Amino acid sequence: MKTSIATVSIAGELPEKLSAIASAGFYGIEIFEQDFIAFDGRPRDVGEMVRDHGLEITLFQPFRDFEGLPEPLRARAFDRAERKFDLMCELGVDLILVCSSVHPQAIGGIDRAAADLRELGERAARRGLRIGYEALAWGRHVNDHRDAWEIVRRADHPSVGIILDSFHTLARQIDPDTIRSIPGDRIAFVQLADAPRIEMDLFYWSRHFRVMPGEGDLPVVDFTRAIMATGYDGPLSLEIFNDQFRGGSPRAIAVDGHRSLLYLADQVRLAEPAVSQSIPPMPPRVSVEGVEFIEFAADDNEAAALGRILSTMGFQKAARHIARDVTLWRQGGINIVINTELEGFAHSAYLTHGTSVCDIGLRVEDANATVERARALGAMSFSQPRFEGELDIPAIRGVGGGVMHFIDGNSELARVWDIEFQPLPAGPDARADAGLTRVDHIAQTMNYEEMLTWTLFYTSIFDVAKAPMVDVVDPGGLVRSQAIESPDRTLRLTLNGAESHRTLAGRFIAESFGSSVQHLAFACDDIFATAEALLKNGFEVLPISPNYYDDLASRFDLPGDLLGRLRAANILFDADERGQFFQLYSRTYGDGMFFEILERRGGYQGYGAANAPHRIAAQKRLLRNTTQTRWSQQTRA
Ligand SMILES: O=C(O)c1ccc(O)c(O)c1
Ligand SMILES: [Mg+2]
Repeated sequence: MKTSIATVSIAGELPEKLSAIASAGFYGIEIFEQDFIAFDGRPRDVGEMVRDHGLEITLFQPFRDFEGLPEPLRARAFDRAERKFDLMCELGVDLILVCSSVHPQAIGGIDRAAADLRELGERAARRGLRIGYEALAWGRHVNDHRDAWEIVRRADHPSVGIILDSFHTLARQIDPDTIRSIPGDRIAFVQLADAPRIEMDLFYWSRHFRVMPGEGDLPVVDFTRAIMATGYDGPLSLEIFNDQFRGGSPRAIAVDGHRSLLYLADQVRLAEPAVSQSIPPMPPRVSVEGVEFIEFAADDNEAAALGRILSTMGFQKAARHIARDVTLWRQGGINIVINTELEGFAHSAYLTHGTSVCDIGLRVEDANATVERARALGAMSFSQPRFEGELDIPAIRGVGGGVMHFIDGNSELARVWDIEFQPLPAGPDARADAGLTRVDHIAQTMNYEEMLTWTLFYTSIFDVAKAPMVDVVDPGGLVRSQAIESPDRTLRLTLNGAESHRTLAGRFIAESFGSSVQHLAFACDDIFATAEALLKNGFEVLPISPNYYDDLASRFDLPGDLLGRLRAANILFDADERGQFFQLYSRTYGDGMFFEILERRGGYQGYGAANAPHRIAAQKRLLRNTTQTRWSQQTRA
């Protein structure tokens, strides 16, 4: 499979774009005329520079407003084309994209357009070049690939083919299966882009909001399946006009792009096995069976403070690692690990981010296959030297440079707690279990620009789906929240994208230098019993404003004394047609991390988004007079 990307998709000057594209593993590039013009090198040198990076130039584009013009505009358009042909010969590219005309004087007429393309094809052929014709969704007379194909068919020239671009077809909701009747050898090139479904002018949507396949809402998989069914075996090329990408990190965007193509191809391979021989196989998307552990990096003081907080939540210090300064805290099915080593990954995470989650352990069906799939999709694997008696637990790097480990039941991995840890007797200061049963969700905070990257990371590697994006209003700005869930919801992640440093989330990113897990939510079966146990354990619950409860009474018809019980225990409430939701919070610690305790009743599957502004306001009230960012300064010894 030949992967390609248009230079417009990536930020930077041409050389910077090329090195990002090359190191992400692409086969080739579509060179955008503007990128070439902006670069002060001769065409021959540009061509050489591209090939020195190990890349092919798969396409030169765009050539606009060509077909169906009256004289003398028509003759001038042909002259213009000849000059582009000169340039292409110097660059070393044989295919040019002609996009359907938006010229106000273009006459229309399918045979006129076909005749123009035939003549252009004839001229191109004389120089060993080829023409690809693409219908822009806003083309004046041609804006549908079915019409573009009819023109190419009537042009009837071996050097003239059609270019199919998923955006133009799917944005207009044209059935991609109409592509299946086009002969594969008449498809000159294929461009791929996705987009979020928003009601918008087609032109504006295309120029500013395209995203990588899988990052948006369009059926790009169906489109690509249809392409493969025709027998087309040329490049699959990303053409992504996106304002955010233009200002983003060239390397990160290139890596995302390559990952999106490989993931797309993998989905096509599975859906159309008969026509996908050129697509290399990889292990299937990983089904996640749950969160096995969460590991914090800390120093001794901070670990003691974190331990105190955990014990007020009902966790027991259960075991100590056989060879490392690592302790295991346990409650219900939740394993929290605190790592205070003075060497290794956790220590460097602590030095960089302060007390923070450095590692997430997931239970999966097959840990080795998980890493194999992640690596096939361009994720970095992770390992560090082991002590005698330690297991080799497969791992990769995840969000914010953190680590993800994978545990499965196929090997000794399932017994890691017995093999690597020695149980501890209950200490004199152990507190009562509070009924926490499992990790409900892990909330990762990141810059808004990184949200697509990590959403694609999770959805391509794991069998998880995106929930609709939610806006969370913080008094300091908006935070976007994207939930990612496995089918049975044993894994729920919420990715929170902050745009302003004045939000609690933005402050967390700034203070912790990009650390990622900002909050952990634990589930219980009886929120009122848990709240009582927490109170007895000395847990400092986040106090919620009385106004919240007055508002709640107006929004929900709450039975009996429920409102009073919620108010007394600082429990927030939400409900939908499927069930009810109860949540309480801790205050924030360190750089702004916190804990949530929740109960889901009935089929409620949300996260209490309506409550988030109240929680944030309450946390900010407590923070107002605090500048301390160490956990140990914020908890009573
Ligand atoms: O927005 C445009 O003008 C434009 C140009 C070339 C393309 O291939 C395309 O899809 C859009
Ligand atoms: Mg295009």
